[in-house]
Amino acid sequence: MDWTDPDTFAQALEQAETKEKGNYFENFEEGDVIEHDPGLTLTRFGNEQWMSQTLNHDPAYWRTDAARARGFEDPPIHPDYLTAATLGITVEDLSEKGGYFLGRTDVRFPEAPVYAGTELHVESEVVNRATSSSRPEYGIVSWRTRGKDAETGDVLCSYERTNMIPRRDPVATDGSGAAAAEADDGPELSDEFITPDGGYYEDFAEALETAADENAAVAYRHERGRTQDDVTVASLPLSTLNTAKQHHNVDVMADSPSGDIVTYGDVTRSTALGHARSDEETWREVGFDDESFHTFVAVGDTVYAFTRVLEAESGASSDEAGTVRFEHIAFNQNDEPVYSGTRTAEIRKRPN
Ligand SMILES: CC(C)(COP(=O)(O)OP(=O)(O)OC[C@H]1O[C@@H](n2cnc3c(N)ncnc32)[C@H](O)[C@@H]1OP(=O)(O)O)[C@@H](O)C(=O)NCCC(=O)NCCSC(=O)C[C@H](O)C(=O)O
Repeated sequence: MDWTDPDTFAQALEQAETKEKGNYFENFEEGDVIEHDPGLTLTRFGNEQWMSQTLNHDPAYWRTDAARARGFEDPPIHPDYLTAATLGITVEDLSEKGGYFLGRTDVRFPEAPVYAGTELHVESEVVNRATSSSRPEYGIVSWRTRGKDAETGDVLCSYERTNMIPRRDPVATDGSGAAAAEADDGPELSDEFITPDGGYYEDFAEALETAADENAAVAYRHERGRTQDDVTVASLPLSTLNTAKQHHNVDVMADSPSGDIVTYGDVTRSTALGHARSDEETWREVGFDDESFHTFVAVGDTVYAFTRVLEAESGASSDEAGTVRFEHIAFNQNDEPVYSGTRTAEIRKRPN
């Protein structure tokens, strides 16, 4: 019998069992620790590919003289690429089954830079699992993940991430989650928005002082946008070993709510942060909190960024910088927020 005859093969496909990938909600128990099998050597090529496609052009990550002026030995691995690679490695075990990357918090990096050639090993612990009150076919799982230097065991990047994960057995729901969300209108916007004059620490601190006097907010938008294409949607996540079908399987995604492959959350976020960093003198990334992904970004969508400055404090790990806390909102061509999160970064002080 010719198994490639179309009718025979259609019957064979129907009879065959699929060897499934990924884990359902029911496979996760609080306290489980998962050592992820994939590992990744952080290379200068991988770093530059990520940084160039997301418009992150801080010279210290590209040029040796600029790196040395920042106190690095060589251009280091950028924290965005490190974060994306740490998460990418976990997808096969944690989220390949599908579902939505909802958010992440407590993203932290040590002070010491990470250099090309470092091999990354990643582990995750299940820290929470809950039923979704609005979506019976999903549960909500949070993991604490640590990306480590395979040689020294030093933690290079850690965070807590939350995803919706498909249930093997959907449960009944009362829909109370959706109802609760409607109740909160939140505070009103300030009448006046102030834009910092420049990108140094003092520009942010001065703008905040002016805003406090005038009951205004320090908030502004960035001009650049990045339309999503095959490289950002499919290639970048695959370069971090991210096996989520959302980013590279058009066939499966045609039947999903988005109807198409969607951008990896870390690409959306890094692109918006690239726009924001192009208008500041970044010294060092300290951490990120309260990150949320609000809606899908797909091929053809354009990612823009909006920034609100929340706090400024003159102390930092170097006398040459102060510390600023921002809220960044990525939005699309229809002005819909697609990502938001707070970021703490050291920003260079104005040279005398
Ligand atoms: C995912 C959405 C379709 C949800 O929309 P909607 O139903 O309107 O949202 P709710 O706000 O009601 O949230 C649903 C439930 O999820 C809980 N939730 C939401 N955010 C968080 C959070 N940050 N932490 C914890 N829990 C959260 C709510 O409390 C609700 O719970 P319940 O009421 O009990 O049901 C929509 O938000 C959406 O489309 N978001 C975009 C998702 C996205 O595009 N993510 C990035 C791309 S996918 C990706 O990168 C995958 C990645 O590779 C990976 O593998 O992780």
